[in-house]
Amino acid sequence: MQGIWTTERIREAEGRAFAVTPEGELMRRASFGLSVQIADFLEDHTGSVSGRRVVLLVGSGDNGGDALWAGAFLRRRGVAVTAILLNPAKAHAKGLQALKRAGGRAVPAADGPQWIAKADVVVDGIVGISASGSLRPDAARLVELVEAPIVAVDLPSGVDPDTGAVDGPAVQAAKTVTFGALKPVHALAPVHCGEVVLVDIGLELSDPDLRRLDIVDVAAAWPVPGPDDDKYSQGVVGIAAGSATYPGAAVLAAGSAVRATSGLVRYAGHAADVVRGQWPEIIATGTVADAGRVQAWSVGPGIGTGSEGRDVLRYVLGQGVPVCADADATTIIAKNPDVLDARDPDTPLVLTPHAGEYERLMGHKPGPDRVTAAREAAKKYDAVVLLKGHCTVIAAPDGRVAINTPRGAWLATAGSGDVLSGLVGALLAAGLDPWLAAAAAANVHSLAGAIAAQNAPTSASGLVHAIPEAIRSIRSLTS
Ligand SMILES: NC(=O)C1=CN([C@@H]2O[C@H](COP(=O)(O)OP(=O)(O)OC[C@H]3O[C@@H](n4cnc5c(N)ncnc54)[C@H](O)[C@@H]3O)[C@@H](O)[C@H]2O)[C@@H](O)CC1
Ligand SMILES: [K+]
Repeated sequence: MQGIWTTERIREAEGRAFAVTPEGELMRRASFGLSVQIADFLEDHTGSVSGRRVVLLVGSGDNGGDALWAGAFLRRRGVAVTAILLNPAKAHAKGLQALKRAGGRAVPAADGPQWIAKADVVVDGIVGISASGSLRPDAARLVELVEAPIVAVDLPSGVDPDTGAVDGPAVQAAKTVTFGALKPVHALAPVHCGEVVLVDIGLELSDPDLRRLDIVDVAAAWPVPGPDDDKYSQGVVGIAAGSATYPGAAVLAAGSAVRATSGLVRYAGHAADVVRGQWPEIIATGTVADAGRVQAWSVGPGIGTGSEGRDVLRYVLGQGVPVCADADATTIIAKNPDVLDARDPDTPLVLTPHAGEYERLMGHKPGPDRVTAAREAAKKYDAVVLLKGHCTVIAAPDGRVAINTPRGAWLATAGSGDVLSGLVGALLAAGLDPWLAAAAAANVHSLAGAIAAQNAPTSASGLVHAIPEAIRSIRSLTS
């Protein structure tokens, strides 16, 4: 798992590192690594380093200092470097001296446009981890003129470092070079960060605040049958979804569970005939009470929010097995919290709200700080909360948070959530820790979306069919 640390934790670690390293050493490590990455970027995008033109946008703190020092290193490789100083009086003094000594130029913001027009690469050293709010107007005016690709120093300026929120003008980088550790912005604002490269500057950090599953974790977590396994030992998942009028949600959720693992899938609900017709391997019955034993339930898509849906939800919550409650099930919980009385306190629960369902569950919108929002809901409901959005945030009641950074936006299609609920259910039935089950499901879901889409629109059915390919590719990359 990739660890992610809040800016507060980074600052503490930097404080400890400062105390045991010579003055300026951390910035030297950071800016040298940055210069190497900028040179690589120039090479990749223009075919050369020497003779290229780099423009630095320099703010008033150490982020600008990193950019200035990196400019000095790039001068040694024959790059023409011009620093545009947004606040000349506050520019990092030693960095500025170093750049000038190395033959670089520094100009005020008013002279910026002509240099920006000639740049091969623009480096964003406007603001780093001390950022608050979006770009100030003077910086925003210059950034708007940039047509060359941007390499961001530490993070794209204008994006909130701890929440990834953007509420005004912000830098859209092609590459972000960060130092010491990943910060939340790198997982939560992937579109603004572009490619993220981490330069080691020797920070020592303990338990991360957030995590991002990488494919090694997903491959290790995904259930693989052994020689002694049979269809029961790999987990039996029950799907309670769909209705006679809307059987689609049932077909998608149940089909997704079929494709996710080689355990058994039971279906209970009014779409039994349609589900059986689409997936002959599923044992389908009309009611949850007739479904037989399962090791986990996935409940909700298309069950409606009326009394019948409530009864179904109450029944599955009372079975003493893990439950993934999605779609209509979250709305039922929001409107009738007493259904949760049926749940034994030890029964793991996964809730999968989108922003609207979150608002129903919590009485307020998730807001820009989606990590805190998911954590609060996880605490309130003593459940794993998978908050859907461009980046999916998965919070456990014990405080663990995983971020799933998407692979494109094709997943935003009708029925996509039904597929996710089937995946979560199958993994719960296989015995995975509910937080890991939800995070691994989100990961494979987004990969299946990318595979199904291949840069063109896909459908939820396409997603279901791409699940084995997604699992195969994850396993093949790690075995
Ligand atoms: N502290 C360290 O040990 C290291 C810090 N490094 C660099 O230092 C950066 C942090 O530097 P600083 O703490 O000096 O602060 P920043 O450079 O992040 O910000 C400087 C100042 O900009 C102002 N500001 C805040 N939001 C703004 C906005 N939206 N638009 C314009 N100005 C805004 C604030 O007054 C802030 O203090 C890191 O991001 C990293 O790039 C690296 O050199 C590695 C070592
Ligand atoms: K920056």
